[in-house]
Amino acid sequence: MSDIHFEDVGRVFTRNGQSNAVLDHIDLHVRDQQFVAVVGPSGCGKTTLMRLAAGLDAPTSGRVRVGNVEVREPGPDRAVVFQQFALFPWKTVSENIEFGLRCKGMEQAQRAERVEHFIRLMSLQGREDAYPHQLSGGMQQRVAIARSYALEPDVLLMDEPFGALDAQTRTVMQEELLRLCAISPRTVMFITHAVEEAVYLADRVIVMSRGGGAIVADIDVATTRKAERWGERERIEDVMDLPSFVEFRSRVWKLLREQDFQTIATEMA
Ligand SMILES: Nc1ncnc2c1ncn2[C@@H]1O[C@H](COP(=O)(O)OP(=O)(O)OP(=O)(O)O)[C@@H](O)[C@H]1O
Repeated sequence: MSDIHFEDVGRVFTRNGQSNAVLDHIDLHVRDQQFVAVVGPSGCGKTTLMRLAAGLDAPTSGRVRVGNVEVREPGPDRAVVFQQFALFPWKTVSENIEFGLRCKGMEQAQRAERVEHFIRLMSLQGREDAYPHQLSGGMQQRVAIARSYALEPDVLLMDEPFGALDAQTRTVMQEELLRLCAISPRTVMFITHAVEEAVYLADRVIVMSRGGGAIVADIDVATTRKAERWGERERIEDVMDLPSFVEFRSRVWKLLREQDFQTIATEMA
C-alpha cells in the first residue's frame, strides 16, 4: 500500500528567535492511488506539507508515513516534480529520462525499452536527442514527468508543476497527466494555486487555511466525476461547463476568499 498518512503533524520554523507554526495538528490520509489536490492561500504551508511527504524536511511534531513506513528521508518510492523542471541541461531528453533508471541499476535493454515507452506516452517522439534548452517549457515539463513516471514510484508529489506554463500548454499537460494516471494509477499529491486545475484533476480537493496551516475543507470530487463520466469527455472545456464542475469551482473559490477576508479582518483588528 502506498497511502500517505499525516498524523497530527506540526512544523514550526524558527527565524531570528521567532517561531512560526506553519503546520499545526494536520491529520490527512491520502489513499492508495488517490489523486489529491491541495489548494490554499500563498504561504499557508502547502509546499511544506509536500516536502514532509517527500522526506526533504521533517515534522516538528507528529509523523508522516507512506504505507507502514515512517518517512525520514527521500526514497525511490516517492518522486517529486517541481515547477522548475530541474532537468540536467547537459543531458538529452532520453538521457534525462534514463538517468534515474541507471541509478536504480536497471540493465541497458530494459532501460532503453522504458525510455522509449515514456517518450511515446508523453508525445516526445523526434525529440529524444534534443537538449532541454532546445525544448519549449511544456516539453521540458513533459520530460520531467516522464522521468518521474519512468521510475515507477508509488507516490508522485507535484508542486505547482504547471505553474510556469502558458495557458494552452497547461491545458494540454493537464489532459496528458489525467491520461497517464488512467493508464498507470499512482498516489498523487498535487499542489496548485489554480482552483479549476484542482477540480479538473483531483479525486479530492484539500483546502488549507492561511496561518496555522489547518485543513478547512476536504472535498470529494471523485464520486461526481465517476457518476457523470467526466473522464469520457474529450476536452477539458466539456468538463468545465458542467453545472457540477461550476459548483465545485465556486465552492473552493468561496473557501479561499473566506481565508482572505479573515486575514484582512485580523490585520485590521
Ligand atoms: N526553511 C524555512 N525556514 C523558515 N521559514 C520557512 C521555511 N520554509 C518555509 N517557511 C515559511 O513557511 C511558510 C509556508 O511556506 P510554504 O512554502 O510551505 O507555503 P505555500 O503554501 O507552499 O506557499 P506558496 O503558495 O506561496 O508557494 C511561509 O511563511 C514560509 O516563509
